[in-house]
Amino acid sequence: MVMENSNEPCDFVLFGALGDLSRRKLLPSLYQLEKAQLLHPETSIVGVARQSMDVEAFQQEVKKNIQKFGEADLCEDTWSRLSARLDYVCVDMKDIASYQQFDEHVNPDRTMVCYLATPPSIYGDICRGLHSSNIIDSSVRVVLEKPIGHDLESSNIINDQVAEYFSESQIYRIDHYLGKETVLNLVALRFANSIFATNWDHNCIDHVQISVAESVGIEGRWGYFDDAGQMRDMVQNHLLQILSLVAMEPPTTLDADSIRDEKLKVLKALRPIDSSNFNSTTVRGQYTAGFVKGEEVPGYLEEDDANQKSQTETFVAIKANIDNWRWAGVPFYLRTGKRMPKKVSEVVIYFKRQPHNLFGDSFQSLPPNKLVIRLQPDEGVEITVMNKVPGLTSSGSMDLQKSKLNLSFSEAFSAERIPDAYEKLLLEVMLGNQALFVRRDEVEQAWTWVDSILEAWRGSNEPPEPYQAGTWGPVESIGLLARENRSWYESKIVKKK
Ligand SMILES: NC(=O)C1=CN([C@@H]2O[C@H](COP(=O)(O)OP(=O)(O)OC[C@H]3O[C@@H](n4cnc5c(N)ncnc54)[C@H](OP(=O)(O)O)[C@@H]3O)[C@@H](O)[C@H]2O)C=CC1
Ligand SMILES: O=C1O[C@H](COP(=O)(O)O)[C@@H](O)[C@H](O)[C@H]1O
Repeated sequence: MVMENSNEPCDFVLFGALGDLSRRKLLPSLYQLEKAQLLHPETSIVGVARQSMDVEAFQQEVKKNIQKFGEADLCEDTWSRLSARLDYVCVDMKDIASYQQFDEHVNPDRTMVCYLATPPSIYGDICRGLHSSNIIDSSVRVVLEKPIGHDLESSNIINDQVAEYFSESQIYRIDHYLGKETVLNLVALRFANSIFATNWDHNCIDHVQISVAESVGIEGRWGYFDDAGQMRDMVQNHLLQILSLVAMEPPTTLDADSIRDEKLKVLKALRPIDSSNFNSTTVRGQYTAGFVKGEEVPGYLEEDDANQKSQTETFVAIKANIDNWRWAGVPFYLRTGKRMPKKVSEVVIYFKRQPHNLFGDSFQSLPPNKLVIRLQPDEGVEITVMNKVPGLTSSGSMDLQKSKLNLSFSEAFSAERIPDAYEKLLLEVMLGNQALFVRRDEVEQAWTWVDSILEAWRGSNEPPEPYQAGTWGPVESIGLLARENRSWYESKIVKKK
């Protein structure tokens, strides 16, 4: 968040440059950075993959993918500047000998950023290969994609492999939710506004809901997803990062370690969920065939390449407790799933009810104020408040009505295009700012908490609860809140005119 380093030229080396993430997200983001003139004029972009092709063919491949996944109508000027930066090296990343070729493609006098958009299982091979060709010095930065490992043990193995060659200050672990403007805004909202800063604890807040609903299924990624499940794919990283930002104490400054220290404390304070309490605190589900946005979609077990016996969860709901002073007695309900009715991510803060109702019959009990932070889409912030309905009544009573104070980012900041999370994160790596990247101890703590739940699920031998695609998950998820007289916030996305 603090830009300490100025933008300097670098060699941005993209390992796995022809993979899904590179094609859909990273290359279109580099294009947007070029368009906004945020890349240093001398920065080069070196694609690395095992397919043999020359630079011209790589340029065509990049162009095609930017048009398909980024901007169909390419700006020719931007493209000609971006394509002039592109270079390509064909490497079998497991073959140490092939790393010698890098000499010709990178400049040892400049910062090198190695973005590993590959399966984490080969991060160690890549680091070893780079080391063997004497490329690594203290100025080299390495970017690791998530999820790192499958559990704490495997994540430690991968982190140890990388740590053999890179110090923690050189490692940038991506959680792309930390690059989303609205997630960043959580910090601004909490610490730049006294009305929230002073009301952000168990005295004023009843409970918190964090929902990340996706309408997509697994998008042809059965091999990866079935091994991971929604818990490893979304909760271990994105949801726990959002929860940490919502719950952390004020950091001393906005520098990387101040923020990460505070997030880590939250993760450490999460009450463990294990075989003794998982039944009352977690729900897992798996989608069956149904309709999403009016279209018929297959069930999880009918997806291409599916293993009919899979018990992998595509939906998770959790009641989490943070055992510290600030959050004593305030549950954090987390919910995320594939094939839900719409894509919507929200944090909803439910404030405590008023202790006494002065206003008689117009409301049996006054509804609580809610702060709804819309992370995506229709990014914005909304507060529900009670207002007097203007006008006279024969009895002289005061009629109340629930109203909303709504700040929509697209209306309030209409000139600004909201950048994709990867644009922000790529820029931050180039600037050498680690604040929006996850430190190793955070990853370990998140795995510790998640592993214990996964172990409890495994031990129970129960299959996930079915839910029809296009619904908000299994009914048990409603029960998780209903038994405490609460209910999930029903998001209403306002259609843009
Ligand atoms: N795709 C997504 O939406 C997301 C992905 N991620 C993470 O990003 C990373 C990449 O994922 P994704 O792009 O989906 O994966 P892909 O399998 O689509 O891409 C991986 C790339 O690495 C290359 N590769 C693998 N092994 C070797 C090797 N030995 N030598 C040379 N190249 C190799 C592949 O080449 P080849 O094509 O020849 O096999 C491919 O280009 C993963 O860590 C994933 O967890 C994180 C969030 C979202
Ligand atoms: O990391 C991942 O995130 C996406 C959801 O990201 P979003 O920015 O579209 O909200 C998810 O679909 C994918 O399975 C997961 O690996």
